[in-house]
Amino acid sequence: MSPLLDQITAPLSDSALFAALRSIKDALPAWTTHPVALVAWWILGSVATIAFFLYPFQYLRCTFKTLPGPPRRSAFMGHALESSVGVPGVKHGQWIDKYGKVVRLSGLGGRPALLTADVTTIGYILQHGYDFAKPSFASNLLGPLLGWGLLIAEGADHRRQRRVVQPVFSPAHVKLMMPVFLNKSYVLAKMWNDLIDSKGDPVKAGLEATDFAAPNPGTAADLQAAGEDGLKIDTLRFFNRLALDILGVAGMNNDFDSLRKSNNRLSNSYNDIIAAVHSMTPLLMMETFFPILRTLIPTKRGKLVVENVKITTEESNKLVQEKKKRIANEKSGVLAPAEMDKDILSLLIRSNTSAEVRDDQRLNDEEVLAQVTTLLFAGHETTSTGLGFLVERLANHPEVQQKLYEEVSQFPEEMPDFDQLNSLPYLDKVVHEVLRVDSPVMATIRVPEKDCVLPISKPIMGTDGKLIESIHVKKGTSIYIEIGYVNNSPEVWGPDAHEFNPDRHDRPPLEKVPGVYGNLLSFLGGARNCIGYRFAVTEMKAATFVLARQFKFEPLPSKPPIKREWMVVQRPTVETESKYGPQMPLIVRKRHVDEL
Ligand code: HEM
Repeated sequence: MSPLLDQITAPLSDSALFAALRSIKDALPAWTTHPVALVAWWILGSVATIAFFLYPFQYLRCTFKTLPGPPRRSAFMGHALESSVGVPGVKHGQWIDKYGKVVRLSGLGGRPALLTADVTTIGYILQHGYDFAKPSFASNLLGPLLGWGLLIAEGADHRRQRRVVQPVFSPAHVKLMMPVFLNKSYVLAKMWNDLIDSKGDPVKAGLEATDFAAPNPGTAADLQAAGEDGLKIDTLRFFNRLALDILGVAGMNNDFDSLRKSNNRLSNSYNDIIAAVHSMTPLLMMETFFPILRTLIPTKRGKLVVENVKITTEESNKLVQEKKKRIANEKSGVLAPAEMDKDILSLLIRSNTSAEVRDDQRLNDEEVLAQVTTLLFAGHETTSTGLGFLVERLANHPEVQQKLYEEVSQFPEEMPDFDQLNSLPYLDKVVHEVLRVDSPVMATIRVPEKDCVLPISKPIMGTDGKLIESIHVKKGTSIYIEIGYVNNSPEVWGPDAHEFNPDRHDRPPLEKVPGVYGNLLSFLGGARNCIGYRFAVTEMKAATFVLARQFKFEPLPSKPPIKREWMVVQRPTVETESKYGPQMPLIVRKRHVDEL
């Protein structure tokens, strides 16, 4: 026991109550009764008590009490627990089906919250992007890891950063990145070929990184089905590294080569930071609401994150300084235009120093650094998960896979340019359809900066029998935007909206969706849409082009139960193998030349 606790409790030490408390305490880990932890518990307890007593007040101040919504189960947690448990978006979808496109909820401490899949309401929020901020817990979680880059900057700061970063993702610049997307995809294809030839033995396949074999090689039925020219492969593991390597080269002209090697200092640190964001623990959850806990309760995980952030900051800072020197040389004519770097970081520094940007609008070094980490974070897991869902859909829809194979295998070039890649209509429809049905980001949250009135597409019957024509919302109310629900809505895509059918994109949708890409909300819309959406779509198309020409994807006969978990991005895991983290295991089979 801590000496402080001993002194406080000494006078009580004979009582039965104290004996009972002592036995409970002895069963707890030592750190939980450390004086610092006691202070933290006291703060948490006080906050919980205040929130509990404020609950009736919170409810009374709600300006949309008559809006239908599910009954409140917990005074303190509101609907927060129910919302986050289970398959991403399912609970919210059920509530929308039952109560309508805009639903009344309550958040932590009973604070009123809204859930919406109404395209009029969402359109309004996205069009007035700067009147609706991201919730503070998002910046509490991501700020210390990524720096204050585009993903979490707000208001004037965001507008200024966006103005500098936007030109970097123009179609002309994404075109320049095509060779990177294709070359890295060919590296992956070679690895799969070598692994299949060596029956899954990474050493025999000549791979330096040995953690590539699927965590479990598969059942007897899987092995038999794989045969001589196939192998059970956890495709997601490869897509994660593919996306990271692409971002390394396209992002900063730095080849992490994490596909082939496992000892790159910078890529390992980025990976650990990303893993830290994705492995949400109860303490981490509390830290996002009460950042002070990070200092009060030091953890091993926290220490590791601090070390990794130090490494990424140091390494990225070196890169930024090198790039700045090179760009100064370009401007002074020492470097010829052909020698100019075309990676995102160089483009960003050029954009930041261009005469078109006013001095007071330029990003400082810290902000430039924050963009680099932000782009790696925002562009990594999202795209790799999208590719994981894509091969899963191909495996389960052989007719789609065959049609795609016919298109990509008949293309005469191995290295199509940007325009050629975009001229393949079926590839376009497949990628579009995967991003619709399996949107990697299923929902987001916005919080109005001032009281506002939200429009709705049609009046809603209130619980008091009166029609609601619009919704008055107080500053600070959390509004959940249901990206996945809107993407799969029969009102937008017809009665078969939940089915995977690339050909649906031959006909116009029934309703307009306020998204930046393809009548979908997958990349959101408005001032804070996904700045990397062209990059992501082109990368997914390039990887699919390369892989679908050389391999066939098949489901495993053992049918491992794949479930989706929600941690910023929805990620597939095998239910019975959750200890291995996200996976998308499939049989990957080599295509034969005469297969058409
Ligand atoms: C399939 C892949 C991707 C999906 C589904 C996706 C989706 C999204 C979504 C939904 C948002 C809005 C989040 C919010 O405001 O709550 C977003 C923002 C963002 N994305 Fe992506 N993204 C993808 C790939 C990328 C890539 C490849 C990059 C960069 C290389 C990127 C960079 C960003 C950045 C910087 C933001 C913040 C933009 C801002 O607030 O101004 N994303 N993304």
